[in-house]
Amino acid sequence: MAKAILSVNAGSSSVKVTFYALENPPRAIADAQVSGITAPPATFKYQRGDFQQKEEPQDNLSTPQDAFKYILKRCFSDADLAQVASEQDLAYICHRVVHGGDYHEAIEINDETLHHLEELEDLAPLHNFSALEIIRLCRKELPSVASITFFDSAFHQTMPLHVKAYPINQEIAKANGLRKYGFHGISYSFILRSVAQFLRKPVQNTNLIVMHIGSGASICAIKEGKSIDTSMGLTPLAGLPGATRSGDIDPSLVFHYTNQAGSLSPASTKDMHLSVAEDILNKKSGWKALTGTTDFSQIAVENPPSEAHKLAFDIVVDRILGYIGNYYVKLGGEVDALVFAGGIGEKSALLRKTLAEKCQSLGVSIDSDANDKGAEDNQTVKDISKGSGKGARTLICQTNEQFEMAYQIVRSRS
Ligand SMILES: Nc1ncnc2c1ncn2[C@@H]1O[C@H](COP(=O)(O)OP(=O)(O)O)[C@@H](O)[C@H]1O
Ligand SMILES: CC(=O)OP(=O)(O)O
Ligand SMILES: [Mg+2]
Repeated sequence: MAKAILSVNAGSSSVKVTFYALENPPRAIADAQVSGITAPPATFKYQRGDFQQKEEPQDNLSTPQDAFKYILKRCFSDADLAQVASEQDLAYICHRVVHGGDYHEAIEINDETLHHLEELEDLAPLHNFSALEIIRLCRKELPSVASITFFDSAFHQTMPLHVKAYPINQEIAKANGLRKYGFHGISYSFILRSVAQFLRKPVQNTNLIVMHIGSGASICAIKEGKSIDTSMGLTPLAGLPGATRSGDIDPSLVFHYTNQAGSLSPASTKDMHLSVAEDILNKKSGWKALTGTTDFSQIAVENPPSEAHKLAFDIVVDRILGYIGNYYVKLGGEVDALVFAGGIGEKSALLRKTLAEKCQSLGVSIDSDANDKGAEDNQTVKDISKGSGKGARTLICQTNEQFEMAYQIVRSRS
């Protein structure tokens, strides 16, 4: 009997997978990722128990499909990964799909659902393309394994209509699906459950402001266990700046940036229709455009190497702060915890310290030793608040989107 789940998190520049033994809760048995697909050379990282490997593959891995095929080849041929040696050992493949349109829950891929997802691709050309390429590949190469897709947008279905709706012509909005969807929901779902457990509160009584700050960054207001607002919108471009994304700008800026804005970008393909404006705001903006680096650890430093680095840091802090204030008010000041997650939220003590200092008026105060140390490798939630007084706790939560998908599968079977 097949015993493993393969969880796939495909991004525009990386493909990350984890294999889990089909147990309750799922147990990770191996992790593999290819990063740098769009900025060669690509790197391959592999971890199985204590064994770790990192190398630059000889193969030319320039698409998510190439990367995924390479990962499978490497994992299936690892003699010490006996649980997953072939297709027969896999029970399910979970795929993170960023934009799920009106889908409210995970779905199994068949001809009809795949077709529907392909129609959504136009709404999210940058974000769904890699995942769909891998789903198509799995159907071809691993046809006996069920592919289940999990949507980043599904968590935010609970946002009220006046939060979801944009103030534009509603007939056009409805016909074209133009509304706020919100993303990073697989991560928010993991964080909500983990933090509620940590606080010993039922999920449905838990109120949080959660920041998922990575190379894509968003923030979410959770009231009584439900998303009531989030910073990303129709696409993941809205809201906070990211490594290469502008985040919110005046929409008119597009028309003044270049007169080519509306035409097809050279990066556009037969399957991925991308305009010059989308390409610039998604891939040529953010802190990369300000400083030249996508690596936020070079920006979040006590003595920034240039004025541009300082500006990038200050902009990120300012935009996050704006949402914290907004969501604190929307939650009526009833906030159980302010939660830092995502690669940057989990690792940058300076970002946490700076934000906490600016949130003192909300009663936020952090312990500098606990903050500097950060979370241990196997510590899902760490409290970095000062004292044990009343008011919002400040927590770090090491989020895990691959685990969340495998967990949902196991839970739905039990
Ligand atoms: N110590 C650190 N301080 C600040 N940023 C960091 C640190 N370590 C990693 N990062 C940043 O985390 C980001 C990646 O976060 P992650 O959530 O993995 O992103 P994504 O899933 O969107 O690719 C990168 O911008 C990286 O530079
Ligand atoms: C939705 C999104 O921006 O995802 P990521 O942070 O993985 O790029
Ligand atoms: Mg991510």
